[in-house]
Amino acid sequence: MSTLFKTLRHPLGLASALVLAAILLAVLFAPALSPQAPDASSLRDAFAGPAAGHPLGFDSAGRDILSRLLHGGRNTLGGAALALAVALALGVPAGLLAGYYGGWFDSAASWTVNLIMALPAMVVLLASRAILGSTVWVLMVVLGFLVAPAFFRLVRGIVAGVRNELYVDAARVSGLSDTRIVARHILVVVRAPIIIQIALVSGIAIGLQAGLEFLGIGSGDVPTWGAMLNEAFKNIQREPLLLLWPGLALGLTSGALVLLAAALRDALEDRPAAPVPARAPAVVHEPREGLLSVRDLAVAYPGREVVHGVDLDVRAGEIVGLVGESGSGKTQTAFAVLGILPENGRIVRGSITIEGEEVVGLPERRHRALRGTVVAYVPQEPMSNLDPAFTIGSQLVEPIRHKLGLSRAEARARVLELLAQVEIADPERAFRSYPHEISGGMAQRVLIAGAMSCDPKLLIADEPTTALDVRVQAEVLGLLRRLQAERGLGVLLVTHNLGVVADLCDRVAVMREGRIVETGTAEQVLSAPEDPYTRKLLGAVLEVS
Ligand SMILES: Nc1ncnc2c1ncn2[C@@H]1O[C@H](COP(=O)(O)OP(=O)(O)OP(=O)(O)O)[C@@H](O)[C@H]1O
Repeated sequence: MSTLFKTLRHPLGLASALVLAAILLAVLFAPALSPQAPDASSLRDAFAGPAAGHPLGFDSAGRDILSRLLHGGRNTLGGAALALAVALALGVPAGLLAGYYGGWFDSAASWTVNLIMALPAMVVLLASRAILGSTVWVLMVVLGFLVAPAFFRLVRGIVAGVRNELYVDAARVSGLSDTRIVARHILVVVRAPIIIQIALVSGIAIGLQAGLEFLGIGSGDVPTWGAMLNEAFKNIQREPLLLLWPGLALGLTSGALVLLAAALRDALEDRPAAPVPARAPAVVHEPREGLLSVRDLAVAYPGREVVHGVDLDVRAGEIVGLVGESGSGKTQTAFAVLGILPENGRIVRGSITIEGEEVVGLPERRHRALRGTVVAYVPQEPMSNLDPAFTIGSQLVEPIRHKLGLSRAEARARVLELLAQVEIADPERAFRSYPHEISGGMAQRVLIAGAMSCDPKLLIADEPTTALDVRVQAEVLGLLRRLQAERGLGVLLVTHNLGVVADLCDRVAVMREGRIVETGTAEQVLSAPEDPYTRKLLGAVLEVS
């Protein structure tokens, strides 16, 4: 289903799109719909109420309000569109270049953008009016220049995030030119956020433009909604109703744009996390017991399947190790269960149930509700999963408040309790610390505390100790085992370390090149491996030790 269709299925999306369409049509056909020219005035009619052919009456100069409203809308919306076009033309290409290439252009562009954002917009607009004249269109070009950083920062941030993704590397290695990579792989990622940003920035541009005109900074000779507000405000004592029409037009347009942006965002986020393509055979999977049950799971990236038909089970209260060498598909399997495959990754076959609920094809909103509350995740690199700009406490408090609806004080108490449970010696101090002030081992404990915060039933830990030194590794594994036993958690432990498996796991699944080659109890698999690949893995460990 296209994003547009999904947006229109959303009641707010449909209502806001209809309101915007009606406003746009009205202002487009202003000359045909207006009873008279917007500037035609007759002092005899000043402040006169509605009359035949003039449904909204007349303003202080005897001009027809409906005509001014329609023509004013043309100028207000046209001005906002011009500001938006300038902002897009400057912000998007600069953001793409800075995010993709980095280097000196990124530094220079980011520096310029910071400078623009530091300038007080009103002062710049006043100065440009004095220098360039008061034409509304010139002011809108300047406004576009001032809002361009919003697009630059958005695009640069997203592009910088994906430029080192493996699929971009793969495209580079396969000889695609930069232009083709940007057009094929990068623009797809930034398209949706840009559309949402356009709706939001349009509202802001309309508001700013109306504000300028209201303050009398615009040209004054062109009808706009802001200029109408200004005129109505001067006569507020005599005829307060004059404020109503331009105020309503502005309120409706800005409100509809914000609601449309929200509906668009919902439509884009609500896409099934991993759609099963229409041509995939409709395999009916039996209802299954157990906390996590994966059947015939296949994950693919454009042109390549990386997980081929994985079966996996985790029951409440057991730790299952998913082992295999680097690149064997362990993380992709875990991501598919969590519903967080990267943008291009898709589940192309199979079924995943968590507590009996099928999650393949589940709308993102529903999947998000499961994450944290039913299934939680402990990632590989503790430090890069903590935001350096916030204290540990605030990073743990916010999700708890959001998910459990606790007050700030209750959430704080819960976080301190969790920090104590993950064996952090001084929880108060850790709560106040920033990530750079704590060690890697403590960061991993913090992430485990975060994962435990909403009492999940299934924990997926992806190489939780890889980034830690041996002593801390043992402590963190001990902690995981203790929490698992105390809470009866099911744990899927992704690892390439057979020592960890021997130490911690009840059962183990061995993965190679996207397939499970052997499963069994940890004891069985480690003492009498059946598959040659498992034997080779085990042999390699024994050789090293
Ligand atoms: N974003 C992506 N685009 C395309 N291919 C990807 C992407 N991410 C992973 N892959 C491919 O999927 C395969 C499985 O990767 P995965 O990360 O699951 O391996 P892994 O077993 O977890 O390895 P590691 O232990 O190194 O994390 C790899 O061949 C990898 O190149």
